[in-house]
Amino acid sequence: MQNQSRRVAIIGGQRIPFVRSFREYSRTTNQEMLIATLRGLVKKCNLEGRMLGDVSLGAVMTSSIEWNLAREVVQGSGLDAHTPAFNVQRACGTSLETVNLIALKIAVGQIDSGIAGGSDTNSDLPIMVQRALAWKLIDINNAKSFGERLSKILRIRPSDLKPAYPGIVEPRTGLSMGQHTERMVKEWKISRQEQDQLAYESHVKAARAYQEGFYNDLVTPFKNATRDTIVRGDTTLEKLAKLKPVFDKSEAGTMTAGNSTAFTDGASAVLLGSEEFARQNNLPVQAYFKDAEAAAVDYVQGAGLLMAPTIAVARMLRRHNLTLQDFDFYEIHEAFAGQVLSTLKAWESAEYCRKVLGLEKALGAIDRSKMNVKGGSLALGHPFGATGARTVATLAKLLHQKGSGRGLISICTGGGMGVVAILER
Ligand SMILES: CC(=O)SCCNC(=O)CCNC(=O)[C@H](O)C(C)(C)COP(=O)(O)OP(=O)(O)OC[C@H]1O[C@@H](n2cnc3c(N)ncnc32)[C@H](O)[C@@H]1OP(=O)(O)O
Repeated sequence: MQNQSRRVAIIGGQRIPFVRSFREYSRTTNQEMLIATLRGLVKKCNLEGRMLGDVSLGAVMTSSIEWNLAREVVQGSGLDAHTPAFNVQRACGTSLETVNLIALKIAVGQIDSGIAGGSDTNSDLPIMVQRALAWKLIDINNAKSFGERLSKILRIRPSDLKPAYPGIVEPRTGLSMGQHTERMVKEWKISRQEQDQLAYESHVKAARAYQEGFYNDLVTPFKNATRDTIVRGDTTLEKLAKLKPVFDKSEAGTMTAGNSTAFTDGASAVLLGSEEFARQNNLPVQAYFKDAEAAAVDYVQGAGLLMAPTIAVARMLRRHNLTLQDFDFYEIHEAFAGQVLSTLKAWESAEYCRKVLGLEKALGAIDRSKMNVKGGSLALGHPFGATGARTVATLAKLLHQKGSGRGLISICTGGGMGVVAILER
């Protein structure tokens, strides 16, 4: 951030276990998951009854019934009820954007402290009625007589009763995120083996992180969910190789349930503050928020749907005069193994960097041993609105453990956007 008046401290994160959809949290709402998460964070940081400057939360698949989600969550969180809150939605970049907004408010001195976070549940989708039925119901309600009402009721057709709910499909192309990514992996010539290898490594790293105790600090208020359930310590490349392609079912298809994220339910949040706030409250600073950037691609005209982080990262590096190699950690959201690999290949391509990013040469390769070192979304799961805060919390913890350094976060989103950020210590 340029002209930043003060540094923004990341004090710590909290999340509930991320679980496969339609299982442990199948009767749990976004609001309940977020309340549980914030309660955990509030307790961990001794903030019970305290008023914070602001709270920003969001979910992608949220119901209009939860129109004031963030404020409702704050009221159930144990914070002072005078703490304000607001909702944000930027698809899978939602909670990285909430972190950005809270950080900006702290940086310019509007607030001293705040919580950012998000959640999502595919088990509790906002199921609505078809528009046609909604309009007929309004007409019935406005009918002036019993006869008129009856005639309007009789206009309801069985097809009107089909439920309507959001899907993982881009409305402007009619293709799912997976189908779009199949196009990207074909364009970038990413093999099935490369994708399975990346997925395998994500599970191995996450399982190792569990053994090391890195994820021992999850808050587990729901008795039936005590740990992340998607990570598989027993995955092998042979098992992954046997899975059938799901988005392009022909022989050319390379994307499977093993190298794509599973539908996931979960929530996460991060506490941010000025250095003064951290000091006054005896809260150790894990890392500092340096900057964030968002970009978008015109996927309707043929750009790769999930390639926008390549643009956002290039802009942010230029602003700070950094190279892609100037990082100790890379937290790259693994929506699909093929999308991560397409992004890495694009940064390595002189032609792409010249034509799309306007650079003289390629950004180059990253040291893959520094990428998603505690596992990524393929192994940990991807509750859309929660992934950003999970990556911020993970990276802040890694920088804290290391004692110094810099980390890059890169998240691709539906609608062809990318949200990225730099943390440092
Ligand atoms: C910006 C963004 O983030 S975009 C991303 C947004 N998210 C998405 O688009 C979600 C993408 N994911 C999906 O659509 C679905 O999860 C799918 C289609 C990939 C898979 O769905 P399902 O077939 O229901 O997956 P399911 O979990 O049942 O797995 C299928 C099989 O693969 C197996 N499998 C999955 N992962 C692994 C693994 N790592 N190792 C071994 N086996 C595995 C399962 O055990 C299961 O086997 P079984 O049928 O013998 O029980």
